Amino acid sequence: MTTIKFGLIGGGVMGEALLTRLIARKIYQRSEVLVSEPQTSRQGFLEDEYGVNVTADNRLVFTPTTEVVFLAVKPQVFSAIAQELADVITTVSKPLVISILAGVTLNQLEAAFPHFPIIRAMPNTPATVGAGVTAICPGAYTKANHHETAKLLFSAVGEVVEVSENLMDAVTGLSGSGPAYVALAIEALADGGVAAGLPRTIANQLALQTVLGTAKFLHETKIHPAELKDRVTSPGGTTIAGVAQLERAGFRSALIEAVKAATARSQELGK
Ligand SMILES: NC(=O)C1=CN([C@@H]2O[C@H](COP(=O)(O)OP(=O)(O)OC[C@H]3O[C@@H](n4cnc5c(N)ncnc54)[C@H](OP(=O)(O)O)[C@@H]3O)[C@@H](O)[C@H]2O)C=CC1
Ligand SMILES: O=C(O)[C@@H]1CCC=N1
Repeated sequence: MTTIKFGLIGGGVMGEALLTRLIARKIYQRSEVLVSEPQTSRQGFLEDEYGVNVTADNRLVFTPTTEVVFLAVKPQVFSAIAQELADVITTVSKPLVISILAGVTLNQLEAAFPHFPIIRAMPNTPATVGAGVTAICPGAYTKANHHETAKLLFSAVGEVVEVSENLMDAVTGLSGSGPAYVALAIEALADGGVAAGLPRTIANQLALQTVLGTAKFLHETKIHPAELKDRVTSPGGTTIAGVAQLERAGFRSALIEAVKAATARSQELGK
């Protein structure tokens, strides 16, 4: 008889990102994981790739031995799932529920899982390669051991910060959605290189390594981004010509507005 300790509801992009690292880090054995996922092809993939148990019945993740139930479905299906689980959760001991659903509030989670320890979290896709950043905030019934468990799990996929719940939508707008903004920037930088005559493969490599290297440099030296910009811009040189064009095009404003728009959308998803 298999002992399930970790239940994952929703084996999509983010569910898989976490799963892969938890198994690689041996935080859970493959046999201790049960993934609930509606698509049979996806179930088959997760079973073959990670050797985990799979089901299409969300209720089955609540076993007497389950320590953590991780919710990684789209926010739009949350209320349907809450209804589906309403009966089963009254009959089991209360595992820690961790939700990464954009916008879904602790109030909504605690209404669906009454008196359960709950952590609302917002990771991001670099979690797949262990370079993510996750913000967490605890619900009303969460004790120190639950908090430690959430930190352990998310530390397996990158850095962890703690914020109060009123900041979770802003986190979603910045770091949750941010990998898409950076990917767009990398693609556009490479396109600029191609427009200036570089072969595509070289342009892609230069763009990617420039962003990676700049982030690493800032991360390691802790210098302010403005200081780095000043170091690159030689008087009367090339960089200030490029920076001036970015300012004319509203580059900074575009990023600020992107974070604000994504934050607002996260707020809407919780309504
Ligand atoms: N992608 C990201 O960068 C981030 C996403 N998030 C949050 O993570 C959550 C998941 O996002 P993401 O991984 O991108 O989405 P995905 O669509 O990749 O994953 C969701 C998975 O849940 C499955 N699913 C759908 N309905 C049900 C159901 N009723 N019961 C169980 N599983 C179901 C989906 O199957 P099917 O495809 O068949 O519908 C899919 O495999 C979202 O709430 C999002 O807000 C948080 C941080 C970052
Ligand atoms: O786009 C979304 O809604 C999810 C939440 C953060 C990143 N992706």
